[in-house]
Amino acid sequence: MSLLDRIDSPADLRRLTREELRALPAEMRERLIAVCSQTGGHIGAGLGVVELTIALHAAFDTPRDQLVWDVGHQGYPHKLLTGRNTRMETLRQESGISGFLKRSESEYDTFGAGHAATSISAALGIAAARDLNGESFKVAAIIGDGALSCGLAYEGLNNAGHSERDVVVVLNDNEMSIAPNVGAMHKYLTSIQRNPLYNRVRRKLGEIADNAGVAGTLLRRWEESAKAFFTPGVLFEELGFRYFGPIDGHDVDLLVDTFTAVREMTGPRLVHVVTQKGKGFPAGEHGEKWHALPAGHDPATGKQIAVSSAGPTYTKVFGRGLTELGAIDPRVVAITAAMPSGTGTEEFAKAHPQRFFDVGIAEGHAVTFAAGLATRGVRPVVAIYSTFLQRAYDNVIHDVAIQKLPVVLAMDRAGLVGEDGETHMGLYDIAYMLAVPGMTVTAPCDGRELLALLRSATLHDGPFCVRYPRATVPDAVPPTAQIDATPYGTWDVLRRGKEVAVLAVGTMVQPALAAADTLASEGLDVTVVNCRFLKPYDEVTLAALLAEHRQLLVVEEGTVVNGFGAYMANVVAQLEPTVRVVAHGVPDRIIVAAPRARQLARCGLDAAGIAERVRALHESEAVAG
Ligand SMILES: Cc1ncc(C[n+]2csc(CCOP(=O)(O)OP(=O)(O)O)c2C)c(N)n1
Ligand SMILES: CC(=O)[C@@H](O)[C@H](O)COP(=O)(O)O
Ligand SMILES: [Mg+2]
Repeated sequence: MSLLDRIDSPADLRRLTREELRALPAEMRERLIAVCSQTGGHIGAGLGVVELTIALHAAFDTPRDQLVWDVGHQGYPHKLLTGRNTRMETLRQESGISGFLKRSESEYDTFGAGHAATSISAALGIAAARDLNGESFKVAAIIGDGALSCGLAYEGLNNAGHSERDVVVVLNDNEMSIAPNVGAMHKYLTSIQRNPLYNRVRRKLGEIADNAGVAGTLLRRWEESAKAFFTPGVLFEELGFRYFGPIDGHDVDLLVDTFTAVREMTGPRLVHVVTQKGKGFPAGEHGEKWHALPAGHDPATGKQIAVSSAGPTYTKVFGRGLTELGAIDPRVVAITAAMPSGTGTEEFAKAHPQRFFDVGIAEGHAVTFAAGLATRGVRPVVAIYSTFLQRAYDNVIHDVAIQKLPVVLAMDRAGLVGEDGETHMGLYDIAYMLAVPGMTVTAPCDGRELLALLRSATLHDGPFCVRYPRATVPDAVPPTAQIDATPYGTWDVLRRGKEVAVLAVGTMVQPALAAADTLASEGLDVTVVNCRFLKPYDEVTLAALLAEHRQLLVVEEGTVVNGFGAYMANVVAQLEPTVRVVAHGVPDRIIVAAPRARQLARCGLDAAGIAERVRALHESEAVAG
């Protein structure tokens, strides 16, 4: 029986000998690499924290002690040790175990996440509740160096350091975000890693003081002030943390001993652990390459086995189009919040390095930084996933919209996102953007229209957002120079019928047309409109539709609550109250991991679901009429 098979819970792990603990990482890596080659997922981060995870569960009394993992994408080894080893094949699958950590999945998952930098705040909250309740246990937040580029992390550190509460922060420093990490803090951490002198001097001072009797007291005082010069983590010390490190994050003995000692202490302390992202991946330890891999890849090379024949993704089309636009219009700059590959902006970075900004995992800052640029005639395009832009909502309103600044928000992964599940759903941007005064809200129906809207966006004198999905484009896309801007505020009537009019948004245009074909074969003639501008809407086209139809079905890949359907219902109620408007979007519930196509079908957002909804609407009107 393998060591891993003997571990049902961390209590079993704590019964292993040191020798066995040292042998365990190899088994865990082998298992993770095999599982992920089938399921896909965030392999790199987990491979980097195998020893760290073993040591934390060995030294802390989990689940009584609370481990709060940041983001949760590095949580696969934690799953292996906390009773989920036999279910790993279901990772990221529908009804399987999550690709992140979830309170509902395990008592060892103390705080769910998916977005970066929540761990310190959450851990401090847990520690404060413990103290209020008079309980006794330890709390540790495990946060990556990339997540330390988030403002939220500093809010947590600031509060924790001042609180003097018993809380541990483990900084997992692999010098990587998804891409290589950026920023001044990254530079600082790297300088600590590269300067072992810091550590040696401090250790020596401590030893001298310990052996020097009364004189030692003076030496200790001197040590305190010298610390400012010699302590590697002086910044953290000044914030109120006792700093330990940097320590080798792949040395099981050192990690277990350090955490065992640190656990016994009190007050805020920070352990700086240096790890290698992707450690042990057979094709080499290249952090970014193995951040996440698709399902069905070769475990030896990381390459996808069955290569899809589908067209390029919207992301790819956007990246290429933005790069071409950058060549046409020198005012255009691109901004990413730590996701150059995910947003496709890496292509722009190569072509126009002076006009490319990776600001770290700092979505709020990215938007306000863009607003600053826009005050000086620059045309910033901020490319952020819809879900992560939620972090920047105040910046969108306060810094961009109120000042009517021409900032373009390119919202990738808008809609249902598949296997990443509930934390990454881009379902709220239509609702939250429609609520912003002066914001132009758009959604393309294909790749060509994405680039046409991008052109409109950079020509428009005010805030402008464009949302597009985690999907491939339906047709080939010509170069940007051959694509005209979409006329501002217009819709496109794609099919004319007498009965229901379907107002389709973005990704819903193709299935609405397919539904119209099916319905036509049943003798039901519907109109299909591509509502590429959600706000402002096309007043002329809407007036014509209201003159010819008694029922409008608004179809959108976003929450049905306060979405475009609700918006249109309100508009039509003012203009023509006798016309019925029905909103058809994602229902008001949490959508969990599954393939995107299945999520769409479950929500009735495929051709069959749309046809069904049109039939029901038509029949209800026939009964009423
Ligand atoms: C608010 C937010 N923005 C962006 C992301 C996308 N994202 C996921 S992991 C990651 C990098 C995190 O780096 P780090 O914290 O160092 O963890 P590592 O992957 O290196 O272990 C990013 C940018 C996110 N999860 N949350
Ligand atoms: C962990 C995280 O937040 C990202 O890695 C995210 O999972 C990327 O999603 P995509 O796969 O859609 O780029
Ligand atoms: Mg990192």
